[in-house]
Amino acid sequence: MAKKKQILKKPTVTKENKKDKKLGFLSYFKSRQAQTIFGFFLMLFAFFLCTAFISFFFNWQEDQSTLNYLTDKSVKSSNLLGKIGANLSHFFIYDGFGLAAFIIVFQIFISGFYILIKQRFAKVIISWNWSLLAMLWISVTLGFLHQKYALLSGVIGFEINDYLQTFIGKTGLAIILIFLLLTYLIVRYKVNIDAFIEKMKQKRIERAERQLEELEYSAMDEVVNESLEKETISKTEKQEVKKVKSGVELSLENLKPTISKHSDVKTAKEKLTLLIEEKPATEDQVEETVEDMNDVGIDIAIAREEESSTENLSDKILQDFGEFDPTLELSNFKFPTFNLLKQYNESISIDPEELEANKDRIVDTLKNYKIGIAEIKATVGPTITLYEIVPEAGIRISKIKNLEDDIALSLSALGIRIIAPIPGKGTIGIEVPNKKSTIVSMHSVITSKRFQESQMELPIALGKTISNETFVIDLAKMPHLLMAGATGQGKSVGLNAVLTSLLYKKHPAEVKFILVDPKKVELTLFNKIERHYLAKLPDVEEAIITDTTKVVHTLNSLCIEMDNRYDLLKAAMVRNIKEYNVKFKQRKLNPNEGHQFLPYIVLVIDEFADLIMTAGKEVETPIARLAQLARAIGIHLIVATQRPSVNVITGIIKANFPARIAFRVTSKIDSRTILDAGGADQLIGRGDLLYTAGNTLSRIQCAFVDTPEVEKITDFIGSQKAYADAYLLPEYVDDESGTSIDIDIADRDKLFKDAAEIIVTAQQGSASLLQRKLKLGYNRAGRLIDQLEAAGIVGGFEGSKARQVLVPDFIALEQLLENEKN
Ligand SMILES: Nc1ncnc2c1ncn2[C@@H]1O[C@H](COP(=O)(O)OP(=O)(O)OP(=O)(O)O)[C@@H](O)[C@H]1O
Repeated sequence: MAKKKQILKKPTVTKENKKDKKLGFLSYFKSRQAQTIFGFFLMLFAFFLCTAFISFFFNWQEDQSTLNYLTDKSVKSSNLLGKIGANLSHFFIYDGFGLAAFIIVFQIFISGFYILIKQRFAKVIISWNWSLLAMLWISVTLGFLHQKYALLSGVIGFEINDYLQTFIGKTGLAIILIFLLLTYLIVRYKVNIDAFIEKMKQKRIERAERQLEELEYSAMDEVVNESLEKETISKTEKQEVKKVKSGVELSLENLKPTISKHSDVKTAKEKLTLLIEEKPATEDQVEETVEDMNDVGIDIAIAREEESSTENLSDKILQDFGEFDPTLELSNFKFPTFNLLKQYNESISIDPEELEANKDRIVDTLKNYKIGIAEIKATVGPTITLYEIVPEAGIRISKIKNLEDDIALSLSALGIRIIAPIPGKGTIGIEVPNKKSTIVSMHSVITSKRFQESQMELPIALGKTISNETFVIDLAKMPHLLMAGATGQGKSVGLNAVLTSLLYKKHPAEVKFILVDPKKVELTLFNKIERHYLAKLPDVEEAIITDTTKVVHTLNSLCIEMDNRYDLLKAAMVRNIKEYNVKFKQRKLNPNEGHQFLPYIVLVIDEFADLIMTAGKEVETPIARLAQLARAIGIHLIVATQRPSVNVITGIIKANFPARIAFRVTSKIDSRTILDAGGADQLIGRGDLLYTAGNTLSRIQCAFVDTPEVEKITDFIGSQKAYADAYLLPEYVDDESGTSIDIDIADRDKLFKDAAEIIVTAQQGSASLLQRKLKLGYNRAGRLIDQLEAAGIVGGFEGSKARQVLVPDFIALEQLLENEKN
């Protein structure tokens, strides 16, 4: 894991180093020392300006005449900071923003301070932006309020004010100014109207509490007063009754005060409950408890809602800086224009005679085999015409299918394909090539609405269908593409069409290509866009790979990249690259933790057979691994081959490449290998292809893009500003090169010396030579070669080439072996 991380980090380090070197002397200005000096300078300059401004307000009238004599020594200025002070103040206050110009002073001071305390540069910029807005508002408002004192608003405030008043009048301007002020406060200081409402409610509750307390006391007072009053009354009554009837004295005495007391408390209680019940109706978060009326005090418990903060760090960054834009570094990048692509005459010419003749022949041929036709319909495409036949009732479809070759013979046309039945239609299709085929230009498919409006991740405009509709597929969904076709049938043009489609739709930040071209000529044009669109291993000169060893390294490096990306996805808790990038754009992933925007990587191998022949398993294993696992993390493979035989397209590769394109191949077997069905052997070539993504076969005429067109496109892109380097893949350390070095002399094979002599004599370091001469198995010969490498007799592994022999002759070999013994 640690090793992986190191590998992941390496490219960034090299990038930065390179940048630093380029910057050269500029790097001093990045140093802390320079920053400190600059910070102090700004703060003192602010002080200078402040003094000049204040002085200007007292002397501006006198100094006005001296402004034009800046260099004249004889003219003196009354400003405390001389003529420079007077001129600067005149510029900022009189010609500029008036009183609001003091904000500039404050801003310069703050900027200096921010630089001193190492605040982020973005923060400085943001505060300048806000201040400029505030300055404009203040100067316009001062201009509005004090039109006579133009000095307060400056020329800018005065003029804007004057201009706006003629349009919207005084009242309109006043409303606008108030609105702008409110907007500024709400956005800048995040004035929250909810908090304000909350405060108001709080105040109301407190007031109610106070009222309640007062009421309680007054109620109690009433009770006490009334009872006292009544007690006095009862006393007098008692005395009166005493005077009249001494017998009932006691009972009267006991009853009266009790009754009066009881009823009084009840009224007081009623009053209280009424108030308390009213409150929750207006304030539902407030919970109140009323204590027993026997206790004098009342306790009101208020449960307030907890304050919550919905703003987390990522939301804040998002608010301050907006969504992350991966295209920002090349924000001026222009996509290739349509006029770089050639236009052809693409109107399909329908020859009614040809159609009629073909129809007649089909009907006659089928009649010969006793197949009756109920209906026949023709659809004319760019290269072929599809005749849809509805056979008469009772005819078995397999019968027609079996007669495919006979029908083709009778129609005497190359490239007849019979589709029996057409999936989902219940008719039988016979595809017959047109005598005159129409070229489908890249221009027509790229400009088509279907392609332009497609929302696919990696859209590819492959060509046109039989019904002349543009055929657009998504590479991201495939997720890998296998392409086969005999030589000269349009494979390279097909690959170029795929690459061109992506160049027209995807920004350099969104997709990177790894191009493997063992033929060395087909993809060289793409070298020009290396720093825009290509990915490569660090420390490799050419991004386009032509050498087998480098292919092996690149594939293994891509596997490391895949593992790294999976780690990133895991850390981000997302399932695929799309979700990851969305999360990254929303600034929910911290770049300091290794997260970065992940571009799609498309690996294109132009001649796969060649690679498999020379490197075999070394290529097959990483390809199979990538094909199995890479879909979720945005690595897609396009593998093209001339020889679609089973030893090239092995079972494991086939199983992981569900999308296949077959150009014309030479045999039915090849067609079966690539498509799991016949048909590719009956195509007519020149870009005529069959595409399958696992279920149905579609016949497409591939879009034609010529080398000069590709050149123009790559020139167009290549001439624009590019990244500092190609997209760097993680470094791959070849395990094999290290193992043999440690082989002990004592553990050497008995035939070591013989082998060394053979190799030195032949000056050719190959295991097969040893196999032949010493009659050894491959494994033992391989071990011997490793031991020879450890002894310094042959050089390192060089892919398909024989190893270099480092010892020139027998004498040197004897010497070397002697030295070893000592
Ligand atoms: N889509 C197309 N429309 C019209 N003509 C085409 C188309 N594709 C290919 N051709 C013609 O076929 C020729 C050979 O095409 P291409 O170079 O792509 O073949 P290839 O299969 O890559 O051959 P090789 O494997 O030898 O490189 C082109 O020069 C062109 O004239």
